[in-house]
Amino acid sequence: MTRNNGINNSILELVGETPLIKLHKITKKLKGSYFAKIEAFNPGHSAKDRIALHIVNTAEKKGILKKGATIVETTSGNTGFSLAMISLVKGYKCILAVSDKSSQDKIELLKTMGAEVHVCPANVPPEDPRSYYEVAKTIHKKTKNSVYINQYFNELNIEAHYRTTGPEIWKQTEGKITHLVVASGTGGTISGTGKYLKEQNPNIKVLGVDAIGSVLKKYHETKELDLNEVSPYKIEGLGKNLIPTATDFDVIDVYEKVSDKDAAIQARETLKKEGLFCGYTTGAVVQATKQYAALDMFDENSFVVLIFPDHGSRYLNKIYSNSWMQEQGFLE
Ligand SMILES: Cc1ncc(COP(=O)(O)O)c(C=O)c1O
Repeated sequence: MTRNNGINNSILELVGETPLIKLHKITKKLKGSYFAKIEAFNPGHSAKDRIALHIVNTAEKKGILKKGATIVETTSGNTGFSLAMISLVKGYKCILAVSDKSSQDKIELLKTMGAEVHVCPANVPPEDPRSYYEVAKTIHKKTKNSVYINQYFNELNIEAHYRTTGPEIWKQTEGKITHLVVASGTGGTISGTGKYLKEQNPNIKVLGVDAIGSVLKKYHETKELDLNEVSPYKIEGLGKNLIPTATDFDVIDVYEKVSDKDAAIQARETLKKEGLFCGYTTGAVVQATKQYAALDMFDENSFVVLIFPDHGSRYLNKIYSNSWMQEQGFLE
């Protein structure tokens, strides 16, 4: 999408074309240069605008989404916000199955955006009828004229980033990028962006970020789903307890896992040191970058792009609340 500096026809024309900003203080001690792709500049304040718009537009083109239709999705919040926004503009009904790990602010926000929200337990297996996957499937089956976005298993999720985020970064860095660091949830961002960039220059390293308590890193290394890896964690939108087909593991060179505490502290540090007010997974990406640097992944010539997935306003009662941080034992 090319940004129009004159009059835009709707807010949806402002999806994508997010800025790349040089990091100074937070990465000062690391070898190389570091740049953040700020996805909070999307109108829905996260990278999920890109996939939501691409999937809805494609469904319209294919004639699957008809007038008065209902959009159904499972979401940790951000995709829900994007879909709710798009539904308001385009006149669809939006029903969302949300994990109870999502912050109360996010849930209230979705309701304010006109969505019908079903809150489901996070710590049950995906095949459990109470899981948000199963709840969404059931709603889709029961609702006539409905479309299930299915971001974890929809190849259009990868395609959206392949067509937008990847080319944007290539252009913004004038092809100088050597490493890409990306949080992996559905895997759409890392797979689509990484695939595009590696097609331009196969030497670019795609570095994944996973959560302690998620199965992705182990699966990438062994090609086996090890449920012993699964444990509860706080970071929303990072890692998984299943293997999403929206992740192309071949594009990813390596994963690092980060802890809830380190990610929370780094998000707060990124705000303090760079003035960038971003979400919990941004802290995870910064923390993972530091872990990769400690593993000697970078040198003086490294040109590292970090994707910062969403805005900090959604985490005021979590990582940006001193009392929440204290309750978690994250503040010394
Ligand atoms: C805040 C946040 N960060 C990162 C991600 C991961 O992006 P992806 O699903 O493209 O892997 C998500 C996805 O749910 C998210 O909501």
